[in-house]
Amino acid sequence: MSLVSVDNVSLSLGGRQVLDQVSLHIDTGEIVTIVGPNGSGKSTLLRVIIGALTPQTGQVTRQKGLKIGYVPQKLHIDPTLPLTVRRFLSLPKRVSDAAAHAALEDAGAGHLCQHQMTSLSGGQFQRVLLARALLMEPDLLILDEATQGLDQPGSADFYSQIETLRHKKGCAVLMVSHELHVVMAASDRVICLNGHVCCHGAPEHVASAPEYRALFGTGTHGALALYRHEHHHDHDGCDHDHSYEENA
Ligand SMILES: Nc1ncnc2c1ncn2[C@@H]1O[C@H](COP(=O)(O)OP(=O)(O)OP(=O)(O)O)[C@@H](O)[C@H]1O
Repeated sequence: MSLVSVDNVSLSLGGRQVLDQVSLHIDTGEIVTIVGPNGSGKSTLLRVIIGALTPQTGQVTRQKGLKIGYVPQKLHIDPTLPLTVRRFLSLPKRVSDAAAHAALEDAGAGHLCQHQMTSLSGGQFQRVLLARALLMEPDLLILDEATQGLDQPGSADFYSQIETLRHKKGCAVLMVSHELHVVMAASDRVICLNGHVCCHGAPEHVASAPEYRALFGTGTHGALALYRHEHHHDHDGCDHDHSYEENA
């Protein structure tokens, strides 16, 4: 059974249909990425999956007892409020020092424990949000454009931490991102959303699908191909199809 199944979900907000007959599933341990243009319903779909929004038709089935860790796009913290990372991790529910340290270590932020939240860089802040999500010991980690505002090396580092975590914890990951070439290369499956699911499948399949190219052009496809090409040389014996790279 899947961790989460979304079946024929439709939802209108403010009189506008945002999700149209969307179906998807997320299985144990896989990384699934949702891509799509601005306003295509990606955040709304995540909010339906975590149960913050109820669809008008269709249904969402979560595995019994499923624990979800959610990393939001951003979180506003009052800049005048003195708040250390350690205290932030105990809001709203107190956690032990051992749990807080372990979560920070797993998020690559072990050294930040006594820092002020307001003094963190964008990348450090997102790692602390990731640590907070890990405190849930999630079966499914959901990230909504978690690297917005980070530079490219910062985002690549963040997603490589996510891949490491997926292996260490065995949790599934569902994420939304605009950094198509970085996240797609790290994903097992990609879902291209534009209100409805335009196309889905393995990253290279989606990158060369006409529906995806109509939305994003071929630039990101080229970047993905480049990444895959480098990836191939780093891992001899990998036998994925390179035919699409000829045209990239
Ligand atoms: N509470 C709301 N009331 C009315 N319309 C809303 C509401 N929330 C979202 N929308 C609209 O639904 C559409 C989809 O929004 P959503 O945030 O899900 O898109 P997105 O794909 O995540 O976009 P982005 O890439 O810009 O973050 C947008 O047109 C948005 O204006």
